[in-house]
Amino acid sequence: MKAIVKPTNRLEGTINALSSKNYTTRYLLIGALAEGISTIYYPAHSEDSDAMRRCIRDLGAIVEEDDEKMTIRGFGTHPLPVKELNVGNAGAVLRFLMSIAAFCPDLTFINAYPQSLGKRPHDDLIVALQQMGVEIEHNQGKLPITIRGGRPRGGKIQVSGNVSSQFLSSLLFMTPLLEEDSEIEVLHDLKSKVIVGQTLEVIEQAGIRIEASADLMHYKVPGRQSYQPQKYVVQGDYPGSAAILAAAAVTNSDVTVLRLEEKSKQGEKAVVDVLRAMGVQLTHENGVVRVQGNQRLKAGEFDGDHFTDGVLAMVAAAVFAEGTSRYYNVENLRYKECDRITDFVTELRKAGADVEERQSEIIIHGRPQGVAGGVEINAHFDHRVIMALTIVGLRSGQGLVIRDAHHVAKSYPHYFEHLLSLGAQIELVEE
Ligand SMILES: O=C(O)C1=C[C@@H](OP(=O)(O)O)[C@@H](O)[C@H](O)C1
Ligand SMILES: C=C(OP(=O)(O)O)C(=O)O
Repeated sequence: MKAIVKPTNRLEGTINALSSKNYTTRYLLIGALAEGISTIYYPAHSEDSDAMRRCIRDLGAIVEEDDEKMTIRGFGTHPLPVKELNVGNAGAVLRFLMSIAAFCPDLTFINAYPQSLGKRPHDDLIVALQQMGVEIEHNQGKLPITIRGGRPRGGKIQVSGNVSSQFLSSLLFMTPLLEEDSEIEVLHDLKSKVIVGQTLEVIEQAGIRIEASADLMHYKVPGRQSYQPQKYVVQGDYPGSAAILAAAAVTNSDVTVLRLEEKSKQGEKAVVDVLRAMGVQLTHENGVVRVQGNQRLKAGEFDGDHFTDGVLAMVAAAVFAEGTSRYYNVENLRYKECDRITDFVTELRKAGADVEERQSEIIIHGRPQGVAGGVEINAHFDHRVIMALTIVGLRSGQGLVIRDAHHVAKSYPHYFEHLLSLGAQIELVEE
């Protein structure tokens, strides 16, 4: 599908935030790891959350659903000895399940997206699992990956946090189930640290005890624990909503997004403060964000690691700000669905933006007068690139054509529908 995004002066209306992808994948996983029936209210429906649902079903969980909820009868520490799993293009699903695969005799994660997930590195988790006695065959740290587990050992485990927090989260989900107690030490830096808070939150909701150091670099994990089946309610998704809020910020608008809890542990809730710092008129009360955009934005400098999945949407807004903006500490954007620095900057430049890249930074010289547009954009298989370039297209002279825009469904299948309901001029054409 291609999205033809046309210049749009005004956005107006109210939408319900989509349900959080990251909470949904976590609740599905811990539901599968519990013996008994867990219930998840308002789960996300996206390619990534569907991938987790499909994989836990393949591994033996019984999942039923209606309009409002899913119930899961888990398999505990006894997944079926399946031979193959397809995680689609979902990094978190792959990484979380690589540790669970250590309970299976011989499981291969296939390479279904060679041009996206197939290029992403998983070495740090592979090395950690090998320390636990798990045998792993891999393609230089990339898919396909075969895990020959059986009885993984706890004890002292070291994992690098330099590339992704998902490796640590994966070990935190799995180690409480081991016979031995474990001590996990994070080596180097821990990127996307805030998201580890979501992992610890859901693990605790399922009755598991983990002692974490204040800096989240050391963990004591007692073994022989079991996940309790529980009822979970999925909150609204800040990373996806960040794109709607940014679209409202670059247009003349009066847009309200519901279901965005102020007390959420999602790091991307920081986008509300980023937009405020950029001079956008907005309020955030009782789970409701209201943006009244007037197209005027100020540049700013932000540590993007605190809101990793919201950075691209904020950069898109900064394209129209007065002055030069800088997003720093974002090197790990290079290891996502595409290289979210080089590939993203390339597409922004095509659209007419004045942007520069550094190894771990994106620098934006704002153009309050708008950008030219009138070109075709390559989505690079990346939902967040698609969302961000759509925002830019709304304030371009001649619009933008975004190829392969269906990949938006990785996290936010209703993105275009939501923007259309707010009055965005977008045409969706099957290719
Ligand atoms: O734990 C998670 O669910 C996620 C962690 C983050 O990845 P990194 O830790 O690789 O930055 C984030 O970008 C991703 O969308 C989801
Ligand atoms: C990077 C993302 O997801 P994942 O790492 O799970 O593929 C994302 O949702 O932006």
